Amino acid sequence: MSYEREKQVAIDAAIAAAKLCQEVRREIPVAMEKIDKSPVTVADYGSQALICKALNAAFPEDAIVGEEDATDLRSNAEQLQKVTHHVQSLVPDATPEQVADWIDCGNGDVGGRFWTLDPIDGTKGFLRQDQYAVAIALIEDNEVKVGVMACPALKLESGEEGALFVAVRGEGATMQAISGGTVRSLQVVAADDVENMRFVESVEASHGDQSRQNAVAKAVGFTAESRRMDSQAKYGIVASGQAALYMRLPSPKTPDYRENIWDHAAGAIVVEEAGGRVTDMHGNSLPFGMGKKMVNNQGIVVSNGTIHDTVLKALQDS
Ligand SMILES: Nc1ncnc2c1ncn2[C@@H]1O[C@H](COP(=O)(O)OS(=O)(=O)O)[C@@H](OP(=O)(O)O)[C@H]1O
Ligand SMILES: [Mg+2]
Ligand SMILES: [Mg+2]
Ligand SMILES: [Mg+2]
Repeated sequence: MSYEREKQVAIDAAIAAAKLCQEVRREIPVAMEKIDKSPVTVADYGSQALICKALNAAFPEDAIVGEEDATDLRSNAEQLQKVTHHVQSLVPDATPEQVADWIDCGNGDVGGRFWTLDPIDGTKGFLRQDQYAVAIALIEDNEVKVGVMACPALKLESGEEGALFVAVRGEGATMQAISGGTVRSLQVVAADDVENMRFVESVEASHGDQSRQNAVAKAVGFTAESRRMDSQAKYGIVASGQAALYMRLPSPKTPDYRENIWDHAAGAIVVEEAGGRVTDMHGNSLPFGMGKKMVNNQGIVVSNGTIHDTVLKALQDS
């Protein structure tokens, strides 16, 4: 089946959301705290509102599973007003009530055909003025079919800032500037490309196990220092051949943490369609349609494919 319309709606939504996020970031955003103590900003809420509104209008039958919900916002009129103000830059007649309702369109359930979205992946990076991503994915029959990822702060080869990654199952992966222009098809690092045999990992030490990640990379034969980067932009770096590996191993401080589908779905299809491979740390494929959290999987290994089994073996031995 063709996903042309799904792809275009997701691209337009991601670009609109990226604009809102950049606008908020120019004003030095402040973080609010969620129940789990993680940060959320008016941009996370505004981005989710815009994306849910667009997906729901185009595909009213599809459920949407988003990271945020509007419960806290509904009891904080001042914050809701701020979010609405930013949404109005793109939807001039939006009301606070509508904005909260759009955000809550993302409270859908997984199963069958549904969308998952992370309005800002790497909120800590967003707050630090580093990398972040707006990530949207369509899932059907447990598999990601379409993935769109806007990385507003990622530099392209041309020096321009703002990259858009797009993948459709069976049709390959592409990258272009968010502002438009040439669409380049993506290919992971070739087996003999020694220069790009480096790996990427998270900035936040608490989101992984950096000492084990570095030990495994060394065992596999990587000699270069890792590149540390926030958000699913790391998948874009692997898909575009700027690194051969992204490792995310469970942090010893949070061994019970399980990954959310919206933190990986869009990035995973972009890498797979660029010729790479994505599994958990035991080599199992990621079940994107079973639940919001992938409860039976731990650790994420993303590679150019050729080195994948070697990495899994080194991990087992580590
Ligand atoms: N303990 C732990 N282990 C693993 N992952 C965690 C953990 N805590 C949070 N998160 C999730 O990490 C998401 C951001 O991942 P990043 O790779 O961007 O991390 S980092 O910002 O570079 O540190 C971040 O996504 P956002 O909340 O969308 O930013 C979280 O879902
Ligand atoms: Mg978050
Ligand atoms: Mg995230
Ligand atoms: Mg997020």
